[in-house]
Amino acid sequence: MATKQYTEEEVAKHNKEGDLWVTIDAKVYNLSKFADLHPGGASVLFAESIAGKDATQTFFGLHRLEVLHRPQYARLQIGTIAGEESVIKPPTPGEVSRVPYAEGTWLVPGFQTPYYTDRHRKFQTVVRAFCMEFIQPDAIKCEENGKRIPQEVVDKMSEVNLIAMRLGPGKHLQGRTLMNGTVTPEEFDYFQYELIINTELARFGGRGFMDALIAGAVIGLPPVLNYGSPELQARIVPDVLSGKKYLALAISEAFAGSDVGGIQTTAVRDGEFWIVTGTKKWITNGTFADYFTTGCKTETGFTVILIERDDNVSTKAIKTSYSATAGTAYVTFDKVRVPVGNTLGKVGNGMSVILSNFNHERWMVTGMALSAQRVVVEECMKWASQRMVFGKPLTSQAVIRSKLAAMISRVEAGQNWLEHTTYQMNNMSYAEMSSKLAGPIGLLKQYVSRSGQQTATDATQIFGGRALTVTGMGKVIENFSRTSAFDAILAGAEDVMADLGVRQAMKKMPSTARL
Ligand code: HEM
Repeated sequence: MATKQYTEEEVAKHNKEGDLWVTIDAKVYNLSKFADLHPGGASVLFAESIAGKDATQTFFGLHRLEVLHRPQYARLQIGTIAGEESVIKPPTPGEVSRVPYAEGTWLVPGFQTPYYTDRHRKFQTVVRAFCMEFIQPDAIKCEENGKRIPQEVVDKMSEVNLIAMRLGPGKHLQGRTLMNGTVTPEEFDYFQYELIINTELARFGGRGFMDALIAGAVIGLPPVLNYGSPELQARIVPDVLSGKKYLALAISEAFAGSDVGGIQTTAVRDGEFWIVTGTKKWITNGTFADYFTTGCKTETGFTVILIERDDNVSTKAIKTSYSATAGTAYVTFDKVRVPVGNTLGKVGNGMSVILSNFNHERWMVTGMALSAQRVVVEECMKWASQRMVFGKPLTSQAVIRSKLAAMISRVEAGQNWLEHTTYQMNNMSYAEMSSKLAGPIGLLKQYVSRSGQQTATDATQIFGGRALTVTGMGKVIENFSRTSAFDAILAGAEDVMADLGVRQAMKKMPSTARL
C-alpha cells in the first residue's frame, strides 16, 4: 500500500502529459503512463480542473468505486494527501448498508421487528460475509463470461451446508453443522433463515449467476425428498446436497409452460422400467445437470420421474437474454430407460407433486427478486445523490425524487407482504400452506415481479444512458432491466399468478355474500 504523503501543492505540479497526478478521495494517483490506456480517453485527464487537482467529485460522477480497487488500477496510487484520510470505502464483509432503504427495516438500527431476533441478525451477518468473500468474486466473473459456477464455490457452499439450507428446514438438515454452527437444524425456522439466504444471494447484481447457484436442485430436489423412495433418496440426495452432483427440474416444454397439463414427454412402462421420450425447454442448470426431476405423460395421467443422465439424454445450451452461467438448456430424452423405482409419488399423481412444490419455489423466486430490486433502489439512491447536473445533485429534481418515492414504496410494500407471508409459512403445516397460501403467494409473486419491472423502468430513467451499458456505472441497472422479466415468467407467469390468486379467492367466497 502506498504510504507516502504529499501536499496539494506538490500534486499540483504534476499536471501535464507525461507527468500527471490526480487526487481522488485523499489518495494520490500517478496517471502519467496510464493516461494513454485510460478507457475514458487521455484528453479528459488533462483538463484544467482535473490534472494535478482533486478529481473526487468528477471521478465518482463517472466511475464505480470498484474501479479503484481493481489490482491494475490500485497500483497507480502513489500516496495520500498529508493530514487527510480517505473516507469512501467498499463495504467490509458482512457490513450492512447505511443508505436509506438499502436494507429491510429489520436491519436498520432503531427499528423494531416482530419477526426477527438477534440470532437472525447474527446469521445474516455471517451469510453476507460468506457471500461477499466466497461467492461474489466468481458471481461477477461468471455473469460476464457465461461459464458455469466453479466447483470450488460449490464445495465451499456445501462445506457450510448452504446447498442443504437453500431447501428450507426439514429432515435433510438433521445432523448437519449449518454455517459453522451459527444456527442449529432445529432452530432453522421454517423460512426466516432461508429468506435471509435468498436475500443475500440475490445482492450481486447478476441474475444469471443467481440461477447458477444450484437453483435447479433448490426447485428440483424437494420432490425427491418428499416423494422419492428411501433407496432413491439414499442414492441421490447426499451427492446433490454436497455439490458433487447437479439436479434440474424439467417440467416446461416448447409445447407447454405454465399450462403443465399440456406437456408431451411420455413415459411408457416396459417391465420394471419407464421408457421416456420427449423434450424439455428452459431447464435451469440443465447443461450441467446429472439428474432431471421430470414431468411425464403416462397412461394414467401425469407422473414425475427422476431421470439420470446417460447416453440417451442430451442437453444443449439455449441462448437467453441472461447469462449462460445459469446453464439454461434444451433437454432431449431419447427412449431413456429409467427404473420404475425412480418414480416420485404415485403414478398419475404428478400434478400434486408439482403443485406442492410450487409454493416454495414461487416464494423463493419472490424473495430473490425483491432483494435484487432493493439493490436497484440502493444504486439509484447513491447515483441520484452523487450525480451532478448543472451544479446540483440529481436529487434536487422533483421528478427524480418522485421516482425514488415510487421505487421505495414498492420495495417496502413487497418486503412487508413477503415477511407476513413467510410468517404464515412458518406457522402452517405443509398441507395448510398448499390450501391457504397458493393464491396469496401467486399474488405476491406477480406484485413483486411487476413492481420490479416498473422499478427497472424508473431506474433506467434515473441512470440515463449508463443504464444501457453492460459494464461501468449503470451495470447493475442494465442487468436488472434485462433480467427482471425472468422473475415474471419463471415458476409461473405473472398473469397466471395473478389469476391463480383471484381464482383461489373466488373458491373461498361465502355463498351468502351479498352487497
Ligand atoms: C485512478 C484514476 C482513474 C482510473 C483507474 C480510471 C479508470 C477508468 C475505467 C476503468 C473506465 C471504464 C468505465 C468503468 O469501468 O467505470 C473509465 C471511464 C472513464 N473515465 Fe476514468 N479513470 C480514472 C480517472 C478518471 C478521471 C480523473 C476522469 C476525469 C475526467 C476520468 C474520466 C473518465 C471518463 C469520461 C470515462 C468514460 C465514462 C463513461 O463511458 O461513462 N477518469 N475510467
